[in-house]
Amino acid sequence: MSDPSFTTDVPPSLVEARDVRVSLQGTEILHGVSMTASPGEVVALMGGNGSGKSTFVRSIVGAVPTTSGAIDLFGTPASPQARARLGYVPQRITAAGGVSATALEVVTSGLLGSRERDGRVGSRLRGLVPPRDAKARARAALASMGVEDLAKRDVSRLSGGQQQRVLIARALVRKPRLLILDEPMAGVDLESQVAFSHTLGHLKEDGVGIVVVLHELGALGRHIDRAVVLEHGCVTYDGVPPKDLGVHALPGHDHDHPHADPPVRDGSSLGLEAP
Ligand SMILES: Nc1ncnc2c1ncn2[C@@H]1O[C@H](COP(=O)(O)OP(=O)(O)OP(=O)(O)O)[C@@H](O)[C@H]1O
Repeated sequence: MSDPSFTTDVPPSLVEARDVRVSLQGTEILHGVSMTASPGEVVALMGGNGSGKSTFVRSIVGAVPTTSGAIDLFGTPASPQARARLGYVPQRITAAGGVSATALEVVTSGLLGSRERDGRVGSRLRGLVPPRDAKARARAALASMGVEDLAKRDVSRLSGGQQQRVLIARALVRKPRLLILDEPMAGVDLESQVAFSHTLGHLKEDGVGIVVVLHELGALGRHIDRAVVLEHGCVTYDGVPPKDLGVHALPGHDHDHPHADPPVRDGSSLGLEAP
């Protein structure tokens, strides 16, 4: 990677969440969630519908406030500046936000410095000046997702899966050291999943830390180093991805039988070592 900040001064964890609690509209959704991701590590965040995965990643990126606990990014307490340095692809986002924009413009907007929190990017395009090599970098990011040929297409007219690939390219264009993806494979065909799996492998080699919300390991499975399973806002598993993780991730699974690895409730007890 060409960004010098990418390879120097690497902290032990790119993200470390400790005992994070989040309440929404008076209801506690996360009841003390801990998790870490280190450089070059891919952590799958799994669990049934409504278990709190999106809320947790939204707390990391600052889209929802925490009521207690701590989140460190790049070795320091999370701040808007630190959050601006991570790549984030939210779940079910609108690529164009109702404004006409080409895929190339959407990806280029990822270089503009400001970060939106809800994924609507079109309104942020006007009046901001991207770096001189922005187009080349945006094209390279589109190519890494296998959608360079969509560069001049209006994103609002692309399919859901194509929009998703454009938005992942947008998160990649800044070469973030930490990438957070909320169900990036939803609505993406198998060919594109395989293409993204290759990209993920390269990012790993480059030392990028990746937190990815997934319902199934699927095409990304071979790159997943660790799985963190949430149930009802609590971590019920944090360890190597067991083969039968799909069962463990089901809502209502009672965990009365032995796991492939003992479940832990505190990521700090995993013995994950800083590289
Ligand atoms: N803005 C909100 N206000 C109130 N409750 C919310 C809000 N957003 C989410 N919730 C609730 O928080 C819980 C966790 O939701 P979340 O979207 O984090 O789950 P998830 O694990 O990502 O689910 P899925 O797999 O379906 O995407 C759910 O019960 C949901 O109804």
